[in-house]
Amino acid sequence: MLRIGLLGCGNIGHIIARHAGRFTIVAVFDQVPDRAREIEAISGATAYREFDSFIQAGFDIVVEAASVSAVKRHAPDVLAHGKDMVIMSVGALTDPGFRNLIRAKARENGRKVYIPSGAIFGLDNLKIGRISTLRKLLLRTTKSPAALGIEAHERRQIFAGKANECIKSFPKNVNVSVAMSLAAGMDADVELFVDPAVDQNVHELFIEGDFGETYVRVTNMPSPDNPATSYLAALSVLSLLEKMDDPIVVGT
Ligand SMILES: NC(=O)C1=CN([C@@H]2O[C@H](COP(=O)(O)OP(=O)(O)OC[C@H]3O[C@@H](n4cnc5c(N)ncnc54)[C@H](O)[C@@H]3O)[C@@H](O)[C@H]2O)C=CC1
Ligand SMILES: O=C([O-])CC(=O)C(=O)O
Repeated sequence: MLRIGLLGCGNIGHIIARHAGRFTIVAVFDQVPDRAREIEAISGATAYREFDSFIQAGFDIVVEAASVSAVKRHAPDVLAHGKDMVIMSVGALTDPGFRNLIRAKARENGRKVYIPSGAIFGLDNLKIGRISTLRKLLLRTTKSPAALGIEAHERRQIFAGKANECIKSFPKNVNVSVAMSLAAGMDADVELFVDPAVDQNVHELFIEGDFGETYVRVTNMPSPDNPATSYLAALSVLSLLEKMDDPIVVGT
């Protein structure tokens, strides 16, 4: 059975812990020790107060559900300790220098870094962008004021530009745009809207290229404990963990 170390014990961490059974959570770490202890109580994992002790525990893969800064700080060490890694805070990988470091560390240690589809559909075939021309790659995201942590009395656009810029201002809200960019091999355009009339997280993907064109609209239920994070994002980690044990791989 797959043995997991959980880095980040907030909303997604708790959902993962509630689904343990097909995998085992061996160790947990959070910068807020009480959160790690909550998951220790649910799952029987050991909660560590220091990252350096956590990373030495006996598990195969770190599941990161913490923050962009946590990935920047800890991902190289995770790989150097011979563990695979699932990264939810994909925004950390916008910097090509850091991305190359992670790729080199993973190769050096024979490890893999997995980026789940997260809160969107359609990431699988977006990878054709690396072998065939895409002329349009746009994410239009609409979230509530609570999800974005800003006040708004009417719908308004709060960002228009490239994914690698947007993630700097909204590191908890547009990791999906960076996942799209990494899949397609080109920086996605992002339009971000705040709308007091919505209480769901809406992601619309507009893609055009030599293959033809597509439009995907995902109307996401927010997670119970964090309105910025769609429930689908947590489900997508669970499905990734599940398929790791299956020799038949579905989807590109
Ligand atoms: N790729 C995707 O599609 C999506 C990615 N996300 C990202 O996933 C991550 C987790 O999401 P949630 O569980 O909803 O967030 P959350 O805020 O509920 O939980 C994050 C937990 O990580 C801990 N943490 C943060 N930085 C840390 C550090 N440096 N070291 C140790 N612990 C640290 C926090 O104390 C907190 O307990 C966030 O970065 C979020 O933006 C969320 C939704 C979709
Ligand atoms: O969960 C979502 O809707 C998307 C999200 O927060 C992110 O990509 O960072």
